[in-house]
Amino acid sequence: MSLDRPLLRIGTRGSALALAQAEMVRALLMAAHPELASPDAIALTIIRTTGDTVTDRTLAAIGGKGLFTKEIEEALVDGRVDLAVHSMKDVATWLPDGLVIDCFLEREDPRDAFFSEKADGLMSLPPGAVVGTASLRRQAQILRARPDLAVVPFRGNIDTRLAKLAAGQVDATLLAIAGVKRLGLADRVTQILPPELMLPAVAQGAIGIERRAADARVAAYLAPLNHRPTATRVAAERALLASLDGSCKTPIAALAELDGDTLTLRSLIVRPDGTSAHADQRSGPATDAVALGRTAGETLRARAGAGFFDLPVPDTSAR
Ligand SMILES: NCc1[nH]cc(CCC(=O)O)c1CC(=O)O
Repeated sequence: MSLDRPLLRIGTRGSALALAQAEMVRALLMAAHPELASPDAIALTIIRTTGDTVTDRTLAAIGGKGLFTKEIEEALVDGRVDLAVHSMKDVATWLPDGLVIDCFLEREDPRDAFFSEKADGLMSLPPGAVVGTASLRRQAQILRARPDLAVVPFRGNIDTRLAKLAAGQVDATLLAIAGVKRLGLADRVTQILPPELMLPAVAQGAIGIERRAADARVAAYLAPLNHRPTATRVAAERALLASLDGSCKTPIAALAELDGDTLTLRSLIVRPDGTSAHADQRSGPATDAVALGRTAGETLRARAGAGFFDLPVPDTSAR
């Protein structure tokens, strides 16, 4: 049977990683719902975002958060697509009115990975080596551990960055292991960085599905896909982000982990040059995920003091 038009339209960026993630969601929806199992029931609509278009400037120079999601969210609000698949790391702190994300796929490994042909790990790079990254969070933590290294701007999709590394433009780079795995490139990883050395970005490795809040039909399709432990961990980390956002232009890192019903949240704010940092770790019941994140944010803010946040910071949008 062939359908006149698709039952669901998924909005996605056109990068290899975004398409792989959208295909994952399509496959899960087809498996969960017999009426979606025909090949033309779910359409992918590729949407170009500002973050994809502008590659020659830092993300902050273009104008802040949500650069990889804005145009897709506009398509959702306008009804041109029914759901949007996002790397939660790229989703702005506050969603536009009328949209929600309440469906999360099981989280991939949230850690960052180190890539280099010059050393077998970040700590063994030769003095003065050049590390490419556009992420202030990574820059700050690299310089905290290795103040002798040089960090230079480095943009592009995962494959572009690995090609630039292979061509010798930099001595090393860092990428989220989740994206690398989803592209089948895990064998290229030199070292997985432990969270003690490199705390990940908020929600790194988690995929969230955004929809119109009032769309009960789409909500029903998505309900069986939600992975609750991931939702809990992302809720804690994003509550921390919400509690610090606005005041905090410095890089933020966080990782929530579940042990049974106990949620432990590690969080960190660091000056971009790595010279000062404030860390927090706290645990509580998983049911209090949002409160845990908010309290962690308030604690970090109080510990850092006003001066910490007043410093001008070039770029926080690449997490
Ligand atoms: N900022 C781009 C981005 N958004 C999500 C991922 C990785 C996949 C994920 O976190 O789920 C990446 C690439 C990277 O930081 O290496």
